[in-house]
Amino acid sequence: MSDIWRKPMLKGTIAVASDKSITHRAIMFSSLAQGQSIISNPLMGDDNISTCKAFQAMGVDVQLVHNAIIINSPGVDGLREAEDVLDFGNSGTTTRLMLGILSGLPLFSVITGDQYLRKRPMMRVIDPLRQMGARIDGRDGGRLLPASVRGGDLQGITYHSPVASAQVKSALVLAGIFARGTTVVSEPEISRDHTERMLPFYGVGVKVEGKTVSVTGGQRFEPRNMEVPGDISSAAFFLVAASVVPGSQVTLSNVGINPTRTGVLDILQQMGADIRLENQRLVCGEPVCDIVITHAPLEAAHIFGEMVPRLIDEIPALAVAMCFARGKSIVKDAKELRVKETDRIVTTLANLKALGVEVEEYEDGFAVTGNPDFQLPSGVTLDSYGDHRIGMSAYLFSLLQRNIIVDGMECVSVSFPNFQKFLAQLQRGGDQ
Ligand SMILES: O=C(O)C1=C[C@@H](OP(=O)(O)O)[C@@H](O)[C@H](O)C1
Ligand SMILES: C=C(OP(=O)(O)O)C(=O)O
Repeated sequence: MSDIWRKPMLKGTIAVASDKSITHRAIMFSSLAQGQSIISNPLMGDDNISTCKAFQAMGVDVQLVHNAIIINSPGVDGLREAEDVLDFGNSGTTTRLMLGILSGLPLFSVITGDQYLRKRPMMRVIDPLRQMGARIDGRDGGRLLPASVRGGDLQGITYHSPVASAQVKSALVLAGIFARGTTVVSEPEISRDHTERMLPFYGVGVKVEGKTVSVTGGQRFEPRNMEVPGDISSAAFFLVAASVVPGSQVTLSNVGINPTRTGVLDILQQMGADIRLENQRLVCGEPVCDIVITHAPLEAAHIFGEMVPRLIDEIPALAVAMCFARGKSIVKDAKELRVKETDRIVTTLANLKALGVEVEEYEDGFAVTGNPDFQLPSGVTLDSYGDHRIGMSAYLFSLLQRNIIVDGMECVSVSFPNFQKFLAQLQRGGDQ
């Protein structure tokens, strides 16, 4: 007998979690400016709290109040050496951007992270920072955390990054603000540009020409009040959920649609998703809108080349959509997935295979053969593998079949503390 059980369609309006990348940068830039800065609607996920704690340890007054972070900083010249090791938890962005900042400050710092972060490659920032004069040491010659930094006395460099990485670009631009001369960073494809957009807002001039960013040393940060939009990376789970659960229509309010981040919208639209952008506006230099998404049949996707950095964190969620799309979807040029919180090629495919989906693994991506009539098996346990984006992606399958359980969902607090609560709310058809 076929299983006709269906969980309820998703209906209603939610404001997804605030943007993690923008919140990190707002905490950092505010802490480097002398005086008071207020960050409204920040993400208070575990990763951002790691960034807050780093500056608290260096003498900045960082207060987390209701839906705001209030920062009173003595400014760059008043920062002091942390008395203990800085623990950046699970956060690659905190680590790489702070490596840039700490390299510029005349302080000694020791940094580490959790079991996942301690496996992630750091040489991509440590090597060019050493070229600028930073004295950085670390496990395995500086390839891995823990690492120590004795900062100050930097010289600007011209550096072409072999990877399209906003974390590499940002680390070097931030170090460049404290260096003599000019620092020029270019990358093979354009990665997210929040650092370049936000620095001028905080009083630091940068020059952007195509894939190259330059900054002149010796500039000062100014305190500012900043409002953080919703995170398109968090919206991605709901875009996919509403597309694949029949009968759904969901509005995601106040989502950031910076063009360096909107690959997920482009690919879903190419797949046939019914997506409408409403009320487009600019908030603190970042484009923002409300997104209305309605269930629609999907076709296979091809993701490769310059598109990849524009949706790198959304690929695990898109892989869920691919399972229900007609035809074979292919992801290429996405080797960076292997060095995230987990190897996201391996962990994404492990969950798909556990459900009986036909997949192929490539060195730099994967293929998924989808089926619009795919009947998920019930009674399957999937795993987050300790990776927030893998956990949230896997959880989407539980919307379509009973008894699909995802182990280790507690890690979603890294980027989306109320993820399951929001999904349950949409299943009840309620607005916030
Ligand atoms: O700069 C940022 O805020 C981020 C950059 C990306 O990493 P890479 O720079 O390693 O591509 C992304 O995956 C991460 O979630 C956040
Ligand atoms: C890769 C991610 O973050 P980070 O690199 O900051 O750990 C992510 O949030 O998907």
